Amino acid sequence: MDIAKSKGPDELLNWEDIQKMKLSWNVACEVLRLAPPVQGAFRDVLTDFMYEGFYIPKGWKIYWSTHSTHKNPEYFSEPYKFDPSRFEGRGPAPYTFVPFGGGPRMCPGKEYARLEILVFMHNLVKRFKWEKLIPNEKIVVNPMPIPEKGLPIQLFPY
Ligand code: HEM
Repeated sequence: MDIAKSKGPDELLNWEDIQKMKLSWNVACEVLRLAPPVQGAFRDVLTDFMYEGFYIPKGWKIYWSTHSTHKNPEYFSEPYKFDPSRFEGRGPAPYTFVPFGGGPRMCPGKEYARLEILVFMHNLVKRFKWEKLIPNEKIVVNPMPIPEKGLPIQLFPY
């Protein structure tokens, strides 16, 4: 809200504002942790290797899971609790928070997605209060998690 208050009615966000929106991004990251849009992805195994006592041979197709990594209590205490403060300071250990994947095939749209999410959050919070019309709307995975009825809300302009 500090940034929203510092702006005139039609004044747009600039790059410095976006860099300051750390709390908003921590909130967005916690949402991406709890409900990652991409559930995981496949990889071809290029060389034989051992993992947790299992032999994984070259040529296998394996799947890395965003969802199960994000819910692992070894990396995220009380993994089902919504807690944006997890992302303060140094944040989660490398390769434990992977909504955009990791390594050389990591999502190239990550920074663009961050920009879009923050601009959307800013404009929504600044201009409206809202109420969900279906309080406990079911989430369906198809293949991305989305509210079953499209999240109808009522907007109340300030
Ligand atoms: C919240 C939004 C987004 C999420 C959660 C997301 C997530 C992901 C994930 C998990 C991957 C697979 C990474 C891997 O295999 O290691 C991926 C790949 C990719 N994403 Fe995104 N993405 C998002 C937005 C975008 C946007 C906005 C664009 C383009 C403007 C984009 C373009 C791509 C492309 C081209 C790939 C394939 C990269 C490759 O295989 O080398 N994504 N994304």
